Amino acid sequence: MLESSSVLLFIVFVLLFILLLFVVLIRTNGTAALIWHELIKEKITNFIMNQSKEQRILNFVLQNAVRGDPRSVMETIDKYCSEKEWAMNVGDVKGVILDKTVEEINPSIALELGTYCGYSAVRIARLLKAGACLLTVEFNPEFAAIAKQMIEFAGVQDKVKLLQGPSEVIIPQLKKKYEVDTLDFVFLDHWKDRYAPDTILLQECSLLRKGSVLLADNIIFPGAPEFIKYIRNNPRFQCSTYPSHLEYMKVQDAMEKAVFLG
Ligand SMILES: C[S@@+](CC[C@H](N)C(=O)[O-])C[C@H]1O[C@@H](n2cnc3c(N)ncnc32)[C@H](O)[C@@H]1O
Repeated sequence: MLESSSVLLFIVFVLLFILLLFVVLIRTNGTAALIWHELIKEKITNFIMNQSKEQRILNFVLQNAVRGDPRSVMETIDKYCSEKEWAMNVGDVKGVILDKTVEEINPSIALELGTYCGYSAVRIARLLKAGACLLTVEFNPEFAAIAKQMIEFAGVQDKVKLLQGPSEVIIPQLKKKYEVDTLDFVFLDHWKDRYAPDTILLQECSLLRKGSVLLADNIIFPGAPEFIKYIRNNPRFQCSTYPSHLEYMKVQDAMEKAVFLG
């Protein structure tokens, strides 16, 4: 009897230890955290609620943020994603690096690759001067529809043009179809394997001018090694790195700023 209760106690102890290890792992290891949040927790919640995470984020904003107040929209998204469900917005910490870069450049025309729910589009648009414009590119129609509502709710729709489609298709159309001469600022935040080819495409399409600034998110996690190798070894770009951490997590990350020298 004593022996079987000791075995049971041992099993409970081992299970608790495994659970503790799992919790520590998903808080400190980016890959483990993404597997848990994006592949397990999110799919189960979607199934139970019959609704996507992005729709839940939008609903939370519609119910809790102040219409027409971009800061309130950003803070409400940050609250949801830090307390309830992780999501791939640039977030409040790296968002400050983004803000400072936009304020420093004071762009007339900016491009964002990767809109998702519109968090960073709202963040950038609220800082734009009168008459300035942000073009933001998203290829997922569901995310684009959510972002459109988010941008309108934040009241920045006059400064944002949402272009739905893949970056590799949209970039070559920017001059003729969207009347862009050159871009003052580009925020790269789409799939990481597109950072390098799209940077090359921007140059091939003559969309960069001397002084155009690129800011790339997630250069450590998930990482964009091909882009980093390309940009840091290119005499046409002057690079600087801003260490930070992954949105809403204690996982190391950084942003790369690259000034086009012409
Ligand atoms: C990290 S999220 C963007 C987050 C957003 N910038 C923010 O901070 O709120 C990346 C988004 O890029 C989109 N995406 C990925 N590759 C793309 C491509 N080649 N063209 C257009 N959109 C793309 C994905 O669908 C996803 O919504």
